[in-house]
Amino acid sequence: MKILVVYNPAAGGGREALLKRLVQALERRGADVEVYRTKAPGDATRHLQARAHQGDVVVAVGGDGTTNEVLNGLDDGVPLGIFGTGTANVLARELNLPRHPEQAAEVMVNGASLTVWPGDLAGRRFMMWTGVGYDAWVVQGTDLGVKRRFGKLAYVLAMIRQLARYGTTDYRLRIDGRDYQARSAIIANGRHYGGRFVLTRQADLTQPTLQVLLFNAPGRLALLKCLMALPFGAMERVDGIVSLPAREIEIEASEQDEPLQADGDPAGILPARVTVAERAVLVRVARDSA
Ligand SMILES: Nc1ncnc2c1ncn2[C@@H]1O[C@H](COP(=O)(O)OP(=O)(O)OP(=O)(O)O)[C@@H](O)[C@H]1O
Repeated sequence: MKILVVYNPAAGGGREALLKRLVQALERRGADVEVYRTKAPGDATRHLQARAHQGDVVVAVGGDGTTNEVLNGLDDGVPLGIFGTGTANVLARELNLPRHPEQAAEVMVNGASLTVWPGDLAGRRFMMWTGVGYDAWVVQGTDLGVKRRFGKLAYVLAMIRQLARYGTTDYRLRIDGRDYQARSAIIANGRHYGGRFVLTRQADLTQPTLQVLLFNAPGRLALLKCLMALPFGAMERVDGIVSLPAREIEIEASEQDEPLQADGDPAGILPARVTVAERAVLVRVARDSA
């Protein structure tokens, strides 16, 4: 079995020792392993697209951003393995993937392939979410130096800083042909968000649908209340939040240059169209979770 490991040395501040243990564990299981170290943002996608052969499994070693870049370069039908060495690794949690290199290698070599439907944001696929407004500002405003040194604390600081901006932009969303307004929106493909928290119980990676959360909380205090409900998995029940399933979403903003985020990284500016991707991908998971 040929396994191509795509390793992001910048994710989670670098995890060389874990990478080495994963490669050894894969080789012990008879895999022929090649490691590609990414050199810059976007490199994982470019490298994969330029290769004639990607092997039997491509493994993303990094965080959600790395997995997103690998997903966008992956050939049809090649299963994706995920080993979370990033800051939050939300997708790895969603799929209940092992954190230990030995168990992770077992999943990649002898696990099952789960069919997952990614989302599509203007021709680029995403696994977990895309978002506008507060959600995108937090991603845009996260200090990469602080993230490298202090991990998730960088997100918390950005969340506090961006609160003041909430309500300054209105978003118009056309969701499966119906018009909505919001002050912020998250389009979820998976259930988790910001680590171990459950954002929505309605999302399901294995179904070709998305779940849209519209935030119409009237002010910053109301937004704060929504955020405080997140660790309890109760955000959808807070006043001012509308949660609805969708397959096609068009988004516009009242202001210019409004950013989007996708899988926790900046992903261009509005307007944008979001759909379910045309093709599913296979993701390696433990036999009992498939
Ligand atoms: N060699 C590199 N140097 C600097 N940045 C890189 C390199 N290779 C990839 N990147 C970028 O690193 C960014 C962060 O990666 P990733 O999201 O995987 O890790 P993380 O932010 O630590 O984790 P998480 O998203 O799970 O919180 C990605 O946007 C990716 O484009």
